[in-house]
Amino acid sequence: MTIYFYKAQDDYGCFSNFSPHPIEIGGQTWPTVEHYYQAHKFLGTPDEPLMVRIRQAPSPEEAARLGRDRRRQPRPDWNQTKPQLMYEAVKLKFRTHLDIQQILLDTGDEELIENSPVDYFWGCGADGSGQNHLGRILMTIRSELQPPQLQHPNPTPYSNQSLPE
Ligand SMILES: Nc1c(N[C@@H]2O[C@H](COP(=O)(O)O)[C@@H](O)[C@H]2O)[nH]c(=O)[nH]c1=O
Repeated sequence: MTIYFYKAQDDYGCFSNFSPHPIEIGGQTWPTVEHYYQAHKFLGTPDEPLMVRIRQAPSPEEAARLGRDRRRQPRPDWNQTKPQLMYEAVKLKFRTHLDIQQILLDTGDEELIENSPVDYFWGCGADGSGQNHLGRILMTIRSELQPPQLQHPNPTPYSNQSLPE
């Protein structure tokens, strides 16, 4: 059955970028993936000093508010950059925190959907037609975390193998 998530305090809230699972990158700790994502909108722009304020924001809501401030321009390549940046950050989150890694693995091959009523890129949007990139990233990471299959799917039966003379 499809698994929907959105708010960090609700079911499967650990899949939300607002969940309190810090990541460490380049010697710096980011309190949530959301802090990291919002700050990197301004990397290499005149507003780059804002990155520190976003990293130190007391909550992911505040980090998002600062990052979404329309008076500031995200980097010009942001739309091309953001999927890979999000993938790397979410992957690090689930490699760092083994308790939620297990929750992700325990979802098996169920579809994961960020049930955002407003976001048609990262989520499914109000009518379900959104691209659900966050859910897709989580499913990709889940498959990459699977232990490798030890057995070939169609092994040659032992009795049919030619034995040395
Ligand atoms: N979970 C969640 C949200 N969703 C998150 O918002 C981010 C997209 O931000 P932007 O690119 O600035 O529109 C992305 O991390 C997406 O998963 N937004 C919220 O206001 N509250 C929330 O609880």
